[in-house]
Formats: sequence, structure tokens, C-alpha cells
Amino acid sequence: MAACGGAQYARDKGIPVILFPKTKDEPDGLSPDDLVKVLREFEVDFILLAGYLKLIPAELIRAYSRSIFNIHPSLLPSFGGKGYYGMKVHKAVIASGARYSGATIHFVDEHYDTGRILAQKIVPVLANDTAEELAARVLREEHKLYVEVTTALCEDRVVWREDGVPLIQSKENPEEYY
Ligand SMILES: Nc1nc2c(c(=O)[nH]1)N[C@@H](CN(C=O)c1ccc(C(=O)N[C@@H](CCC(=O)O)C(=O)O)cc1)CN2
Ligand SMILES: NCC(=O)N[C@@H]1O[C@H](COP(=O)([O-])[O-])[C@@H](O)[C@H]1O
Repeated sequence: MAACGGAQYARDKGIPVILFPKTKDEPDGLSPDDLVKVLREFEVDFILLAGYLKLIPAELIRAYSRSIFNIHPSLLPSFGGKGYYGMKVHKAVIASGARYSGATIHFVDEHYDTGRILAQKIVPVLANDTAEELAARVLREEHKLYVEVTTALCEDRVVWREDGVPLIQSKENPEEYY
């Protein structure tokens, strides 16, 4: 959305803003192929989703293999997939009686929330939590976790285990991974 907070923040910082996808409300939005073309022109290496609520198309997944990340407000694979976004996630967690929730950062594949998990942070669910209270507690951890993971990404500390599980190499103890 042209008027969303992220787009306005970028404009204020002189960061180019492109709209995707093309819809009746956003006729200036790009097609998937044009989006890939523009991202290449801007020499974009990684794509980080934050509250993006549409399915990322296969064209982008293919063009940016192992380079698209998403943050989800639950401990995937629980409470993920189509229909699980925003407050819907936290309402489902509370209704389930789960004692813990949290934030998950995962690689994006062609389905909702099924990509390889890269990082998680656990958050307690309190007996009298409202969905809003749980959402706020999880969001605080999300904002910290995304910075931690992005830093590791920029410092080349994201590695792949032989069985295909991605890990983050500790900056303090390079022999350790998590
Ligand atoms: N190819 C992928 N695209 C996206 C992924 C992904 O893992 N692979 N993650 C989502 C983010 N997400 C959860 O983290 C998510 C977002 C939205 C939905 C959803 O059910 N959306 C509704 C439409 C909602 C709306 O338009 O208001 C739907 O598809 O019916 C589920 C999970 C981002 N894209
Ligand atoms: N399944 C996707 C999903 O629910 N994403 C969630 O949307 C919120 C965006 O917050 P923000 O608008 O403050 O960035 C975040 O909690 C993020 O986990």
C-alpha cells in the first residue's frame, strides 16, 4: 500500500519505494516479472517481509532462492499457514491453551509459513492474556529478533547444516551455532 507506514518511512529516508502487486487499488503496482527486474536493477540481495499479507509468487521465490525471509508471530509450525496472520494468530494461540508462543523468522518458500525455520524466540502466554496483550509481548521480541537475524545475515553468519537446516553462527563464539 502506497500509504503504509513502511513506505512513508522509506520516502522520508530517501529510500526508493516500489509497489507490489498491481491491484485495482494500486494500479501502479508491478507484475511479478517486473518486480524481479527492478529488484535486480537495484542490486537487492535479500528480501525481508514484515506484515506482508499476500502470497509471494513463484517468480520471486525462484529468483531469490534462500534469500527471502519472513517474520511470523507464533512458534511455527504451530499456528501458521493460510488464515494465520496478525491478531488471528494470537487469538488462536490463546484459544488453544498453549502456555508459550513466540516469534519465528523463516525462509520463504512457495507456501505460507512452510519455509525452513532460521530463528525463534519464546514468549510466555499468561492465563489472563488478551490477544492484544500477547501480540504486544510477541511484537517486542519480533523487533529484536529481526535485527539480530539481519545483522547475522549482513555479517555472513547464516549457514546451512548438511541436513538442510539453516543456522546462525555466534558472533561471540564462532564455534557455536544456534
Ligand atoms: N510464498 C509465501 N508468501 C508469503 C509467506 C510465505 O511463507 N510464503 N508468508 C506470508 C506472511 N504470513 C505469515 O507469516 C501470512 C500472511 C497472510 C496470510 C493469509 O492467510 N492471507 C490471506 C489474505 C489476507 C489479506 O489479504 O488481508 C489469504 O491469503 O487469504 C497467511 C500467512 C507473506 N507471504
Ligand atoms: N503471518 C504474517 C503476520 O501475521 N505478520 C505479523 O504482522 C505484524 C506486523 O506488525 P507491524 O505492522 O507492526 O510491522 C507482525 O506481528 C508480524 O509478525
